[in-house]
Amino acid sequence: MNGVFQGSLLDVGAEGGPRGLGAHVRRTPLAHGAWIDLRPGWLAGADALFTRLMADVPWRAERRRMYERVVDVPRLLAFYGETEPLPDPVLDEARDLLTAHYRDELGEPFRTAGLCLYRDENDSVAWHGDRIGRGRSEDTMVAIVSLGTPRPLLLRPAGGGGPTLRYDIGHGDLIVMGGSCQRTWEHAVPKSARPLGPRISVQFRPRGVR
Ligand SMILES: O=C(O)CCC(=O)C(=O)O
Ligand SMILES: [Fe+2]
Repeated sequence: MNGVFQGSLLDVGAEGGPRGLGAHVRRTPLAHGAWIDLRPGWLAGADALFTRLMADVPWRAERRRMYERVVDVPRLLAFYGETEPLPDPVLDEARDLLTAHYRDELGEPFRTAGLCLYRDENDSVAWHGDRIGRGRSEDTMVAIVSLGTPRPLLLRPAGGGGPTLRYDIGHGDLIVMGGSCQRTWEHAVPKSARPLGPRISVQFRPRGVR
């Protein structure tokens, strides 16, 4: 693992946990019924949470078949199903606040948490929508909390056409992909040519969305 994330000095000694959502969330409508909500600086105490998750989460390397070959997935993973305890109480708090904020619009709670660890600039996620489950056919939401080194989250309309949008998601920031985003848009976190420290992404999803 290359590099150490330099935490923010302002965060030292901060009470850990999510701040308010409410009026701090900024929505951007995208084409085709998709939207993005942004809440920069959502998590206080993000340095301490980053350190705990690095140490406590049983990060797994995965291999997946790509055409004829089996290749390493270029990031480490952990998945917490709806009956499994989350690895940190701050994540329970974050999930419950997201549910409280979005419940009327989403119609159901956030239930699962997927974690990715991008160890350095060579880790990435290729263009995809979260379409293994209901995201393939239904509007839904995927809420992502980012910790550690900022990385761009890129979005483009599925099937081409239209410019690629770039969101620079930093330490403690929240981004929510909503509406038809998983089926009408694709997202990616590209590799970088510059050396980068580690980033952790926590994705909260409703039941049956993967
Ligand atoms: O790293 C991120 O924030 C995005 C991860 C992602 O798209 C996924 O796990 O489906
Ligand atoms: Fe995704």
